[in-house]
Amino acid sequence: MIPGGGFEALFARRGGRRAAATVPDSGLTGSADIPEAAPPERPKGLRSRLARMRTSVAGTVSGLPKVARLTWQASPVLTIVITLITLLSGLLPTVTAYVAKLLLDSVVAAIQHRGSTTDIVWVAVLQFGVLALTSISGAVTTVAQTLLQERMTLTVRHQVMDHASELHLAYFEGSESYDTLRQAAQEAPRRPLSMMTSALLLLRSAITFSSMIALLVVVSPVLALVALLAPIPAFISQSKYGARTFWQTFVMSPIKRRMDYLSSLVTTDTYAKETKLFGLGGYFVDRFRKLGEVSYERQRKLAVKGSISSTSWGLLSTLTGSVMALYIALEAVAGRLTLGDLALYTAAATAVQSSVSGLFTAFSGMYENNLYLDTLYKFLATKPQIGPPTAPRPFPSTVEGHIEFREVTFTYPGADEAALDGVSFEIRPGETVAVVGRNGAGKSTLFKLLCRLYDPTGGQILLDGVDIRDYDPVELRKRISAMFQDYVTYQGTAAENIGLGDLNRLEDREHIEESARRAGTDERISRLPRGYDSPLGRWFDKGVSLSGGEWQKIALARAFHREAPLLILDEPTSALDAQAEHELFSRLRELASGRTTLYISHRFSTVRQAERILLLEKGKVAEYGTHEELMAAGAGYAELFELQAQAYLADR
Ligand SMILES: Nc1ncnc2c1ncn2[C@@H]1O[C@H](COP(=O)(O)OP(=O)(O)OP(=O)(O)O)[C@@H](O)[C@H]1O
Repeated sequence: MIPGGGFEALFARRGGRRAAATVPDSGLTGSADIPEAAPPERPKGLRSRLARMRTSVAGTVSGLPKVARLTWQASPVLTIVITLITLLSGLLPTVTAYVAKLLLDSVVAAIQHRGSTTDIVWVAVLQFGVLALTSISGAVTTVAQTLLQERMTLTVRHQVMDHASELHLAYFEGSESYDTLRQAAQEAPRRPLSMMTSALLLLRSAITFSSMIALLVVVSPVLALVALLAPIPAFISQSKYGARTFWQTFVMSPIKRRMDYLSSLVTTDTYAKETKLFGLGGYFVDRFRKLGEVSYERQRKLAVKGSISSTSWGLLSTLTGSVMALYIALEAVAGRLTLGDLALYTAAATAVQSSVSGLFTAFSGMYENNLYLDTLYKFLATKPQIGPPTAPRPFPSTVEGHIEFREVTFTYPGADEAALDGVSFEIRPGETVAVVGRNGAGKSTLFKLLCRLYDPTGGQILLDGVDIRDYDPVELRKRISAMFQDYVTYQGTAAENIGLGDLNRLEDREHIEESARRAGTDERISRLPRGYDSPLGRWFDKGVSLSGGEWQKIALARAFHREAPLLILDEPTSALDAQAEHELFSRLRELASGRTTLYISHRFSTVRQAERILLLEKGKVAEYGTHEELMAAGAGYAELFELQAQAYLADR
């Protein structure tokens, strides 16, 4: 039993610990020394212990109905089978012990000529039946659990993926939700069954325990009392160290995460180049070793202390048991108890002790699983913040592409400063606008708001005169072709990488090839071993590794594959060579024809080709106009333009 104050309290404690200096401030340079983990001091009186136990039992048990529902959803048949088998296997140890007593009594009766050998045969047959049932129920439980595990993992993973695909972007970008999401995706799928297994173990142990005690009461109430009291010392010690181990797992988890991170820095291909170049391998390995040693030392101390304590208390239980066995043996000699009773007590003492231990293991298992499940339910209960309005406005058959930002202000959740501050500008249908500005000026944020990945904290964004929040965001996004700075490199074929830009045309090879031509990557793809059907990326056998620029062209082709009235490109040529960039921008007029196009670029040679240029400075619109207008104004844009031009011309 965990003598704690419920899992919220544990989380609160954990949070408190993390803030303290128990964890190195930095995973890469901080101290690797972790102060001893010990649960906070709490009143030790019986009443407060009981109160704490009640809270933790209530917290743990409250998680059960949800898990039962989940198990039922995964497979009603398997749920019924596993519950019935558990009930049966809870009773079997008691029946086995009773049959052993019957057998012994019938043997003694036959020796003393009070019974017949036929009775012995019948009891032996009965014993065979019980033992056979025990092994069959064990086998059925194993199969049912394996199948249920598969089904439940699928059910939970499906729910997590389904929910994650609906959630707003801010959820993925927040550091707090990151942990929840990671746990929900990685840990939670196997937790419901663990919880259910623990609950069933609890039920089975409780049945064995109470039926054994009931049986002993019938034979001898004193025996029942002794069997009940004997395991208590071992139980107390187990609960004390069980709680400590559990507590330590939580305190150590940030350290374990750091160790995982250090290990990944050395073993992951993406980091390998830099780790080798800077000669960091030895340093990371050494830090990993130091953290590992501290972590091991803590675990070792706890394991040894826990083992010494539980063994000593356990010996006390064994001693009590042995004294009682002696007493019973003497009672049997005196003829007040039968030999069968003696056998029954011996079996009962073992069964009661192991069922008490089973109760403990089951409860602490449930307690721990409940913490993880709590995270899962918290994740599943998160409501998407960006969704369709109650009555979404239908899109007209043609979207003109008139965009207007009206006093748009936006601050990222948890940020102090606004990323966009009172931004107002207008883009005429079909116009091409380049967005420029220093790093962090708010350019990408502007695009994210236009795609409704975030909603403005103030002001309005209008598309053809309608606030984009009046539309269903899914429908809005169908009208936007976009490529972000951190585009995805899908581990799929070249055709799939492009086709994913428009699911309706996933297999439209003609259009895919046309999009590749527009992005200037068709020639490269045709040179691949299997052309458009060549797998890209290293996850595949015989997958082709592309260069950064080649990947960017594929991502561009994906954006072009969607024939949408709005085209948004965030630094579309950052990885392209000068010629490829020039070719793309000379085609952009044609590509952008009939669409409203916005692109971000830091290269002014490409920026000047836009019809109008929007200069952002610290989240505000600093300048907006044609290249000629902004150059004539001689302000921020002109300065940046001159700066770049001079850099190119300086050495001529
Ligand atoms: N997910 C986020 N959460 C919190 N703040 C963010 C987030 N993304 C960006 N910011 C902050 O918002 C500001 C604007 O970022 P944004 O990415 O829009 O700049 P940018 O103009 O596109 O810069 P760059 O040219 O470097 O790509 C920056 O100060 C950045 O730190």
